[in-house]
Amino acid sequence: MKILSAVQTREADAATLQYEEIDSLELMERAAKAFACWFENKFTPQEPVYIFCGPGNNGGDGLAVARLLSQKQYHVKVFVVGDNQNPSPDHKVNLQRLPQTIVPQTIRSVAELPPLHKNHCVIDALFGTGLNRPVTGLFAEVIDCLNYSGACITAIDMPSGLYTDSQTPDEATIVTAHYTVSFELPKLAFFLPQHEAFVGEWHVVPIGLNPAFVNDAPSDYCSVTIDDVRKLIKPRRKFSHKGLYGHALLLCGGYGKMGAAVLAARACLRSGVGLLTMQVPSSGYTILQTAVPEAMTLTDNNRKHISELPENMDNYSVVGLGPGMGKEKVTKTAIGQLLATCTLPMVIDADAINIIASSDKLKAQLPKNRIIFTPHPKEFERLVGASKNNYDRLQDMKEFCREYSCYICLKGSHTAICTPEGKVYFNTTGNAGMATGGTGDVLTGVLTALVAQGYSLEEACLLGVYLHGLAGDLALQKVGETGMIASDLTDHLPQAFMTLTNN
Ligand SMILES: NC(=O)C1=CN([C@@H]2O[C@H](COP(=O)(O)OP(=O)(O)OC[C@H]3O[C@@H](n4cnc5c(N)ncnc54)[C@H](O)[C@@H]3O)[C@@H](O)[C@H]2O)[C@@H](O)CC1
Ligand SMILES: Nc1ncnc2c1ncn2[C@@H]1O[C@H](COP(=O)(O)OP(=O)(O)O)[C@@H](O)[C@H]1O
Ligand SMILES: [K+]
Repeated sequence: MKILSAVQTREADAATLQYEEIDSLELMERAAKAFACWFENKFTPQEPVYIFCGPGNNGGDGLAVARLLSQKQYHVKVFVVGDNQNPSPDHKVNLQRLPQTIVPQTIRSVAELPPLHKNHCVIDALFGTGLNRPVTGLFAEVIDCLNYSGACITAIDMPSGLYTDSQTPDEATIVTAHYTVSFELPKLAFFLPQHEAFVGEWHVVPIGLNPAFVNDAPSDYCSVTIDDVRKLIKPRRKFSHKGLYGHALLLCGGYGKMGAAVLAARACLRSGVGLLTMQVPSSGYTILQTAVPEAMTLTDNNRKHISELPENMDNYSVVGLGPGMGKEKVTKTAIGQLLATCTLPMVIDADAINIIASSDKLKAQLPKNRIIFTPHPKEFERLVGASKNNYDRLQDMKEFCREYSCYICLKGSHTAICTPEGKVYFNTTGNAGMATGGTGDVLTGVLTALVAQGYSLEEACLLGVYLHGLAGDLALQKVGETGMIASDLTDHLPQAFMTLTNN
């Protein structure tokens, strides 16, 4: 699903009006209906609903929602904040359309606010995508009161005060919504970790924006939906054999961290790879052979650390490396040799990232169009450098991927996948139960298996990250968040694949 900027959203509105030959009021009515429909499914008409409206079309939406909800027996109170001398035309019309039972109250100072407490249901319709400066003054005071009240806040389109697609200035006041119901497409701000407290749980409701316009609108940002990844799945052929599904090589594990190799290996096998060979330090031999009998195990001459590459690298279709590897000098030398000589695609994680990040010489050796990096934010910072904020981090990621012609999966709540062309896809599966040691090792195994099976690097990133999060979501239903461990993800990978293939 494409992510458009605030400016593009306005253009999409205009294109829709023109194409469908409707006026803006009708589009606002659609938006209000879509919101009200979501709201009715979420909240019953028992508690009064307090709707706070701003001067623009977001406020107009709030007024139209007030009318629609009152028709559904909700007890609605409307507050128009500010002097409202310059309301948008559609705001004005919807103010006039309020039924007589709703008398809007103008709020010119916080002293005029109604008492609010935590059982109240608040709809935030102060500002949406039209916000063009930080919220200060009366609006900021009102927002502070709403936030402080503890009432359950649902924001229309955007939590008021939050910029849609750029860094919100520090001095701004922002609504801390429990829910944000956005129109047609998610906003870039929803995917960034620092906005969790403002956006809350977000949902997107369709309002029928012109699909051709949305399709053609240039944007570097997308969110990944189940339909996007479903169509990537390659069915297995009846007369197939293991030789058709690739031979993966995993260079993982170190003394005291052999578990990382086990986690990556099991996940790789559960993701459909034809054959798997592990190269581990010799002290890991028995561990691997016992814990993962399906994998072949080669031992490094070094007892504790990976220090060399296996012979006949041509036997393999992909190399996955990093989990549990450590940062020993011998390992760095082996990675240097790998980058200099190996012609295979590579999935590079954990300490392998740290090793490469620490050496300009290794960075200069990175082969083009053959690497997926899977850093968490700290590893990302080591590899790419520190960024001023999370918007700049997206730009820095795009530049790095362009410069090195590589893919990055920047791991997090919404893992961001960046391509060498500078396109960024945000994943939509996964949960906080996955914030536990070893889940990244599982991802390395999944991605390595998919590349082995002939998925392009881009397909592997999109599909693998989605499946990994989906396995986490399926595990959540069985074990909950707190008790989840990395192996639970691997246990649920088969079900995750089945969810995508419907069998
Ligand atoms: N395609 C869509 O997404 C649609 C969006 N609609 C709604 O329209 C909204 C956008 O409406 P508008 O463009 O009128 O913008 P907003 O209603 O978000 O705000 C614009 C108004 O607020 C003022 N303003 C901006 N920043 C301010 C600040 N910091 N302090 C005080 N005043 C400030 C502006 O001068 C203007 O009067 C969307 O968020 C959505 O709710 C729907 O009505 C129709 C379809
Ligand atoms: N709050 C969260 N919501 C969704 N996914 C998460 C969350 N926290 C972590 N994850 C996922 O879990 C994995 C953690 O990887 P990583 O930090 O490398 O862990 P480790 O190195 O211990 O294996 C990543 O794929 C990340 O996207
Ligand atoms: K809002």
